[in-house]
Amino acid sequence: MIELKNISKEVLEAGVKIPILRNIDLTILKGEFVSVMGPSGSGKSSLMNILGSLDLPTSGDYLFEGTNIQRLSGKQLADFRNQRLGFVFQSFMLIPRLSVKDNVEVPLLYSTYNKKERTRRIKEALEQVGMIHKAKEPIINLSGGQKQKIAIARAIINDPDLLLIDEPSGNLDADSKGEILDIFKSLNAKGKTIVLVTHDPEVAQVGKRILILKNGSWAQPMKGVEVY
Ligand SMILES: Nc1ncnc2c1ncn2[C@@H]1O[C@H](COP(=O)(O)OP(=O)(O)OP(=O)(O)O)[C@@H](O)[C@H]1O
Repeated sequence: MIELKNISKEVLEAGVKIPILRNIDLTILKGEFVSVMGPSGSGKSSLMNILGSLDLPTSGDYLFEGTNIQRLSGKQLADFRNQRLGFVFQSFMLIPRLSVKDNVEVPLLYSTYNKKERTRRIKEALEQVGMIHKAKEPIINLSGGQKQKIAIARAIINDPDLLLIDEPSGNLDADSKGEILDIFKSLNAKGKTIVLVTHDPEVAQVGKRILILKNGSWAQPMKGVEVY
C-alpha cells in the first residue's frame, strides 16, 4: 500500500510562499490503476515528483509499504527509485545512439545480476511490449510509438512495485496511443500498480479510478469509487 498523508508543497517565489499542493491524501492499493487529470498548473507534475521521490513535500508523509520515504538517505532513495519504481515520460528519455536492448538494460547497471539473468530480463521486458524484433536497432531508427514501448520495457525491467507514467502519449499518433494504452492495460491486468497523469480524457479512461487535481487539491472524480 502506498499512502500520501496530508501532503502539501510550497515553493518560494521572490520571498513569497506559493502553495502548489494543498493537503493531499491518497491511498493506492497493490494492483490499482489510478489516473490523475487536471488542467495545466494544477500540480500533476509536482504530485508525480513526490510519488517518484524526486522531490520532497513541504509537509505531510509519504509511506511506501510502511516505509517513510522522507526518512531515507540519498543512497537508500536511489536504490528505492531503481528497485521499486518505474518511470515513463512523455519525452521517452532514451539514449538515442544506443540500441534498444542497451537502453532497456540501463536500470540493471546498478544490479548484481549476471549476464544470463540480464539477457533474460531484457528479453522478457521487450516481449511484454512486443518489441523483441527491434532489440538490436538503434533508438534513432524508431518511431515515437516504438520509442515509448522501449521506454515502458525499461521501466518494467526491475519489476517495480509502482509504475509512474507522465503524459505518455503527448507525442504520439492515434494508432500508437492505442497500442501504448493496451500495454498499460495488460501490465495492470498482470498485477502492476500504476499511477498515470494526463490532460487527455481518453488516456485517463484506461485507469480504473480517475482523480482530478484542481489548484493543488482534489476535485470530484469522474468515475470510479471515491477513495483517496
Ligand atoms: N519550483 C517551482 N517554482 C515556482 N513555481 C512552481 C515550481 N514548481 C511548480 N510551480 C508552479 O506550480 C504549479 C503546479 O505546477 P505543475 O507542473 O505541478 O502542474 P501540472 O499540473 O503538472 O501542469 P502541466 O500540465 O502544465 O504540466 C504551476 O503553477 C507551476 O508554475
